[in-house]
Amino acid sequence: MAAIELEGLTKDYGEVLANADVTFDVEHGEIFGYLGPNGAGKTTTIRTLLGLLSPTAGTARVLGQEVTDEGQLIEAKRRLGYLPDSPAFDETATGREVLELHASIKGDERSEELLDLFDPPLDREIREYSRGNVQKLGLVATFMHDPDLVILDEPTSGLDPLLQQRFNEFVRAERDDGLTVFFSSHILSEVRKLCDRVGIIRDGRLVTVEPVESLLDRSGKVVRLHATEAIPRQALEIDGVHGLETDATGGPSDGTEYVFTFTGDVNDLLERLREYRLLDLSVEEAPLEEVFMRFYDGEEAGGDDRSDEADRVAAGDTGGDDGV
Ligand SMILES: Nc1ncnc2c1ncn2[C@@H]1O[C@H](COP(=O)(O)OP(=O)(O)OP(=O)(O)O)[C@@H](O)[C@H]1O
Repeated sequence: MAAIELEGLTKDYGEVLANADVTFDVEHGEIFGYLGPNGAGKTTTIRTLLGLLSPTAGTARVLGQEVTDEGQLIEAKRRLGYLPDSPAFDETATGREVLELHASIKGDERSEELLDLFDPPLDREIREYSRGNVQKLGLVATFMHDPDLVILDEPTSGLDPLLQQRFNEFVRAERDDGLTVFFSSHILSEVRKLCDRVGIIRDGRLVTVEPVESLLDRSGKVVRLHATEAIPRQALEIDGVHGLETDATGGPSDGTEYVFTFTGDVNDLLERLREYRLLDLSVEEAPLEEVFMRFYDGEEAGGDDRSDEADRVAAGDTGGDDGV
């Protein structure tokens, strides 16, 4: 039994199909990132997992409990921590009073160590709290009853870099002790540092679920070529060339620079380029942003063939926007 099990989850708002047949599992003891552009359907899934929305079709189980069954949902929530995107605490209460209320509902096994770590100003009223302080208090409230699973919506927004790092270290250590973490994020460096696997959702549909490492492998390499002469377009008509940009860097002696993402066999590329005089050639790991943008734009999901664009750009129509 996985910690979270979604099967055919569908939420139809009438005009918008916010979740369409979403199926995936989050395993015990993993950190799972749920990513997608604005309006993709992330919050809809999260609110369904918390029993705040009823699915139109499909099922959602949290820690083995059906979220549409009230008794089972209560059972699941005892072992669950949830940090919403903007925690809504009573504005007139102090931080200490907020935590006392949470303790009376869920229990308190860990607030002391969490307060040492995140240190929100407990004696101030929430209305005086900054965004970052609300987030710090929210983290203490989320973890204080020592949950088995946490669902976090943009957990580090508002935290300064030091606290973000402290949060990352804390979450990784908890994962190593068996905690399951499901979080949504737009911060790709955080996703890269923290997640074991990611699920990417677009227009309500899940487009991939896979380990971060395999996403990075597929993201290919960024190739920069600097040639003394223009390279004919046929030479760069190779499987795996994406988003080719050319830049004539000045007079004839300055040559032309070519930049593209390459997901093919580097040996094939080098073979093609053997007959051209290159001033410079560099091959670097592609930034994670690039592969996410391909999913967000639908290229990966639709299996778009980029060779048309390679033709167009290599023919001299650089257009300015590579769309990748
Ligand atoms: N109560 C509602 N009634 C109608 N449409 C809704 C409702 N709630 C959400 N939607 C629509 O469902 C889609 C998915 O919204 P959702 O909030 O789940 O996306 P999201 O991925 O969390 O976005 P963001 O990153 O911007 O928070 C959007 O098109 C949104 O406008």
